[in-house]
Amino acid sequence: MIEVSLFQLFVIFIIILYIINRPRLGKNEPPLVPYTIPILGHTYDYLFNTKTFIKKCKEQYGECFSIYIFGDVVTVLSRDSLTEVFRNNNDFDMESAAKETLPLERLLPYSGNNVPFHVKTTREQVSGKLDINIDIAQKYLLKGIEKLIGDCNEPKVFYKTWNLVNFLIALPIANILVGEEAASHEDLVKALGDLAFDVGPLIIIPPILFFIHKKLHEIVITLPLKFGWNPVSRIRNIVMNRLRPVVEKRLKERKELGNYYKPYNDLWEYYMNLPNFDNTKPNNLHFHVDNLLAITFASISTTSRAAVDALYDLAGRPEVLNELYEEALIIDKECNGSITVPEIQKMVKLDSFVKESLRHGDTILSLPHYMISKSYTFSNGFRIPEGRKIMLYSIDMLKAKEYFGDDAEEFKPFRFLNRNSPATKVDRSYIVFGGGKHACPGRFFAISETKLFLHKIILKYKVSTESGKIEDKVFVGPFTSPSEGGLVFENRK
Ligand code: HEM
Repeated sequence: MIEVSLFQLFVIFIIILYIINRPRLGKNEPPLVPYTIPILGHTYDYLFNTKTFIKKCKEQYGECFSIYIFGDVVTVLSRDSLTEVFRNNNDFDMESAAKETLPLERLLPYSGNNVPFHVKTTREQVSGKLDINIDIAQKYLLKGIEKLIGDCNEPKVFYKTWNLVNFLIALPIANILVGEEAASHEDLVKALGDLAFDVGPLIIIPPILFFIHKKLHEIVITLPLKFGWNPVSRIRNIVMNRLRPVVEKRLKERKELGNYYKPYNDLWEYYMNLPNFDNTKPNNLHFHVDNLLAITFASISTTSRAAVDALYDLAGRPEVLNELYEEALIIDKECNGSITVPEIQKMVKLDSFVKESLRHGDTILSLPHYMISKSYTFSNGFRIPEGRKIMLYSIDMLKAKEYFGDDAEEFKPFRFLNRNSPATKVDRSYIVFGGGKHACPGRFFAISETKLFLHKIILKYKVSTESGKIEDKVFVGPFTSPSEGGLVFENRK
């Protein structure tokens, strides 16, 4: 009888894996960057040397090339071919690629992730009601800043400032989403603010199991859910507890006041008006709360990231801070400290600064999509087959000399001043909000809140980096995270 050792079994397994996963390229495909280690391919360089590796690939192979990572061929697109992804949304699908690493519909099982619904509510209720929402944002940003940063007669140093800024940004958003009564509870605001931080780490877990099978990673990261552990459960419970009495109160008011009922101005009121809102039905409240959590996920950490990056960018550049302080003072005087949408539009230097800060977000590869048509041929002649994953070489586009000039690599705070190029304007090169039909519908609110936040901070404090230098972002594979260095706040007066 032949005995087979564990080692032999392992070797057989590796050989099978090699044969199954061996990249097979069709005709006219973008070039596959050669690699030396079978199975592993470019995975190591992709994880630990992303910036230099991808840059070199582009220099050698052009704007459209493929790499072999986690047992799969992934096509990296830049410049013109990148733009084609936004223009051809019937051929490229982001949702299917995003849920491989962040299965939101499993984390929010009561509602799934109904993107068209969130796009509509963001357009109509968040960005579409900017006047009302900016009023709310102003009130709660001031409260939050007073409470969390407060009096800095003696300079105060904050570390890992993203957490602080995230709570400050979450406070107005919570008020806009669930109204003042529910958002007066700190545990609810904190829970909404925590959501992306609690589930976000799933995105950066390297999908090692992709080497064996694509589905395996999703099965393993969602395994705890099957045993009842869901990072969202804690958050959902807090939100449900705070919203239940609000629902009862509003339903009672509606009954008693009839036509005299004055609707609240929050997204929850909108949900309560939907024909499918019926809190007497089992899990109906869960359904609407999961919808609320989906929009929370899209809105808070993204906006706080923009705000904290801009704050670090500002703190490292005292001369820019002074110039923005002058602009802020003039606007503040004109409106007596009560900012409305027209004043936010007048903050043109700040707008350019925020846009430049977003341009320097430095994410290397972003927005993975699957190509879902039979095949797709780019204008440059390269063809990719159905099921091919693509990634956008975003840092390359955002630092392209063709679009941003010879000094594209530099941080020029007032680069966009007098150029009719506000921070919300999506075009072929400024892709921080994506592009085409799916471009972020929340950007009008996000930019306004970020500007308002910075405006209030600039008026109140001198902010500097503890190191006295411009702080660099932290690279995590193809992603970045804000610096964790100390930020010093000191009262202006
Ligand atoms: C600075 C803050 C933000 C950034 C950088 C950002 C970025 C993005 C990006 C890159 C996309 C994908 C676009 C594409 O597929 O082409 C997106 C989509 C989306 N964002 Fe934002 N976002 C921000 C704030 C917000 C806010 C505040 C909301 C809601 C209140 C929001 C709601 C959405 C929704 C609903 C989508 C899905 C759009 C679709 O698939 O059609 N975002 N965002």
